[in-house]
Amino acid sequence: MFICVSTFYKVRINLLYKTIFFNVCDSAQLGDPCNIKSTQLALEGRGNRAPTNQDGARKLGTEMSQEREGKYGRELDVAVQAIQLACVLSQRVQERLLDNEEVAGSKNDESLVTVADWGVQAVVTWVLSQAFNEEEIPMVAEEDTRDLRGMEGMAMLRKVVHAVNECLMESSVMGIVPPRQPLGTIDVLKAINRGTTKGGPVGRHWVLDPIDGTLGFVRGDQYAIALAMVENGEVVLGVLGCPNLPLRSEWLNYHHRYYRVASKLFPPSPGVWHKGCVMSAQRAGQAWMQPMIFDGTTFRQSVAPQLVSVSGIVDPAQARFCEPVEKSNSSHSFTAGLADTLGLRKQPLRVYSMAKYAAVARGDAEIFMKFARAGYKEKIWDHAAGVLIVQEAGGVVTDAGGRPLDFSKGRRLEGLDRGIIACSGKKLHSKIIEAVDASWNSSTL
Ligand SMILES: Nc1ncnc2c1ncn2[C@@H]1O[C@H](COP(=O)(O)O)[C@@H](OP(=O)(O)O)[C@H]1O
Ligand SMILES: [Mg+2]
Repeated sequence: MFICVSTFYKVRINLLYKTIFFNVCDSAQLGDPCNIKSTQLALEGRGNRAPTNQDGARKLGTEMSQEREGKYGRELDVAVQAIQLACVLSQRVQERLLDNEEVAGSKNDESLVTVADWGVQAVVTWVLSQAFNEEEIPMVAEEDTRDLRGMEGMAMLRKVVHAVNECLMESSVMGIVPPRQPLGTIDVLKAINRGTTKGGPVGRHWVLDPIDGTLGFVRGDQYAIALAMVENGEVVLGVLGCPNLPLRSEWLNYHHRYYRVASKLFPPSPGVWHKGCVMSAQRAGQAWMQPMIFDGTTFRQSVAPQLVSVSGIVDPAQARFCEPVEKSNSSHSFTAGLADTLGLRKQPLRVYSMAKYAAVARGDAEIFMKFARAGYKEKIWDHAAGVLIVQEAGGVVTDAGGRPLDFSKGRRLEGLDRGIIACSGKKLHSKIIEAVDASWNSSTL
């Protein structure tokens, strides 16, 4: 009893300390919290207003879409717009879930699902179809409409259609022309169903995880919206929307709930970019980061994306590794053994979703490792965008045998050797591969 009470107070005091710390940091110059090359971080005096007219709103999107060059520049622009818009939907749904105005459902396979999983898939597919004038955008995506059928699915479907239309009506803020009239139920179902493409080694297709880390999403923690384009089996473009990713990496140690409490108690100065980003990259290009246009309550003006790069740390004692929160998704005991062998002294950062790839790409952590149980087949939408962003930020991503991940085999990452290792540099990476080889046979995996 005494232990429980004292632990409770310790947590409270810790939280209070963090809260004060957060407030002090935020009211100060933001500096360079995450290895961003350009330093235009604070957005004070730059909007923070709800758009009042469509012309003004369109201008925001136009500025945003003038940034990219390169072979996939146009596709990247559209993909970033689609993700910015999808993040409006997801942030609203997450707030409703946390305020108990909405509840998560479960799919036939008993995995969690929310209005946002289907809603984001519909919104992103709709935006891509409009931009590229293609009725049938080839899309490999996580969701389908099976669980929206029949009487059981009807209530959820109604909510999805509502969320999609609510979101699309605001699309002009992102420079996207909204639909002339609200989408009907059939339009929404069709948009979601486009995600059933098989993928494979030939031609172009998009790859989407509408809400990656659904468990984190439902718990009010980290999640990501991940969109990639695969051309002839290679990922050539990737965009990751991470609405809750704090700009200060030390906050990744805590559940986002604390961050929400802290920022409610001591709201950061208006317009200051303190959390949420969209990261993007194209092959043979660079990796970029920009703030969310919608920060959960207000829209702000878009700013030019900034280059990001991986950390330069090579000493394992200084390096930080991240891994899934759920030990059922990746063996914590195996990575703890590896950390010991490698001399990684820092506590692992346990983060939901592909936000872990974002953390490595922008230098918050040096390593991301995932070792799923034997027999689990990784899906391409859980990795495509994140892998490219880490690579273009200067990092290395392979399976545990040191081979590149193969996105050419359809919806799953076939032939994956043991696990996935994303790393800021080759030296750390090869040390990890050696350590995996040395300890694999004695592991229970
Ligand atoms: N048993 C398992 N082993 C490994 N990964 C799993 C898993 N079950 C689900 N996943 C994947 O892990 C993702 C979450 O990653 P993380 O654990 O890093 O937050 C899930 O994405 P979704 O939430 O999109 O379904 C899902 O694809
Ligand atoms: Mg996922």
